[in-house]
Amino acid sequence: MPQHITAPEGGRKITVNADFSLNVPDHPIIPFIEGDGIGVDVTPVMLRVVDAAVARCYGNARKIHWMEIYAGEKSTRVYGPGVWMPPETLQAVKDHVVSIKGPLTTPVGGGIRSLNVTLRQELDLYVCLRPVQYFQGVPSPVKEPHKVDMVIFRENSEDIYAGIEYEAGSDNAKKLIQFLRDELGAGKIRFPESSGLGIKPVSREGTERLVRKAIQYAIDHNKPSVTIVHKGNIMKFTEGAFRDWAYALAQKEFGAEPIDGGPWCRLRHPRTGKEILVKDVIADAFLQQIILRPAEYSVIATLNLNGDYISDALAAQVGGIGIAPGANMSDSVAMFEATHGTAPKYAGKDYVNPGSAILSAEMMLRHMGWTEAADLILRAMELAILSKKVTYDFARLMDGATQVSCSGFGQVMIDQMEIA
Ligand SMILES: NC(=O)C1=CN([C@@H]2O[C@H](COP(=O)(O)OP(=O)(O)OC[C@H]3O[C@@H](n4cnc5c(N)ncnc54)[C@H](OP(=O)(O)O)[C@@H]3O)[C@@H](O)[C@H]2O)C=CC1
Ligand SMILES: O=C(O)CCC(=O)C(=O)O
Ligand SMILES: [Mg+2]
Repeated sequence: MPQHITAPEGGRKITVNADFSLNVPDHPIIPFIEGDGIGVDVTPVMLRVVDAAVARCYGNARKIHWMEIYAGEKSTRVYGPGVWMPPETLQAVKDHVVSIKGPLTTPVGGGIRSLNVTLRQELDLYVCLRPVQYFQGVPSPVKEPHKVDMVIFRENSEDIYAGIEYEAGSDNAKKLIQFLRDELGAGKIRFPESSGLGIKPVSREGTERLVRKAIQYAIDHNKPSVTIVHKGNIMKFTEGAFRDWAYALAQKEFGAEPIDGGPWCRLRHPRTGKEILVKDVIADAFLQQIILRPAEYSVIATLNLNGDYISDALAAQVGGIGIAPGANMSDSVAMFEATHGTAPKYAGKDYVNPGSAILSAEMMLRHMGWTEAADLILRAMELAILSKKVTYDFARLMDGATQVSCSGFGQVMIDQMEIA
């Protein structure tokens, strides 16, 4: 029996076929988590914009039945102190296949571990998919932001996010340091008495399933290249192995052939015969090259921490994390969420850009096959930005802009749907 989740009347669950395709009823139930901080601002605006787009495209024939589920601070208010992630929330995300969430707070240092990471790990949402595209008219710190057109595939289940960490001075840290020194000959821990330790698991299976999705995406969307981003010169057996396993998979499963003896390789698009280049770049060099020569990069496959950094850095080039959407996906379950966090200083002020949450919902609609509604949202976003009625983040950099609130921007988008 659900404790605090109420299934909306008249809605039906989305289901998954054996080949992982979706059966989407015309009246699907979609769970949403409002989110902490600015979640209270952006999530209601996102719901309103999506409802307006769906109504405009399909009339009464289709409607999303939203079902609120809880995590984070709101969960502790609804379920009681200490209940940050109720089991029925995880179950609902799994059972309903497609869902969307607002940002959740993670304290720095002590306190609870990331609830965002918990959701990804508990549901094995191993792909973090973050497309980065430029909307005409958006203020950008770079000269040619329209050249940024990348899709990040961030490994979402491993790496330093596995949460295997030991606090400096704790018994476990002491034990592990002793083991590393005595059993494994690790003599280079500079200050053993005061070191905290973190462990970074990176597996072949985890790498292969992520890279497989990235290459398949390049094929399905006719992209020219897949770039593996890693720090394998320093972390040889985690990030270096990620690179090697990625190239091996491209050759083994997609027939890629080494260029001039490798490691770069090329595969042929199975239908068009066009070349798709598979290459790699060390992460620090990559961060400067995406600013200097963004047109050289298309699909990016990378590890969890690199992907986190790259997401925000690339978002900045096309206007910031106010319009940076994303999804966390397994083969069957997909949970959509903005790239940004809870931006606590703006919480509850109806101030921030709801664009990331709305564009995450656009990705969700496209994933469901509701392409018309997704297209309408994109068009309304473009028109809203061109009308220069924008939230503070764009207004502060845009000549002649009228600053509107978070809900005000949602309304501008809905108004633009009339003429889109
Ligand atoms: N998936 C998730 O749920 C995520 C959660 N978090 C969590 O969020 C909390 C806060 O993290 P923090 O590092 O401050 O990062 P945030 O992404 O929350 O905010 C950083 C800055 O980004 C800008 N920003 C963020 N959202 C928007 C928006 N919608 N519109 C316009 N500008 C925006 C603001 O810039 P400015 O000050 O210039 O106006 C803000 O101060 C932490 O607890 C963190 O763990 C972080 C990332 C993802
Ligand atoms: O879990 C968090 O609090 C931060 C996550 C994050 O920054 C991200 O997923 O981009
Ligand atoms: Mg991040």
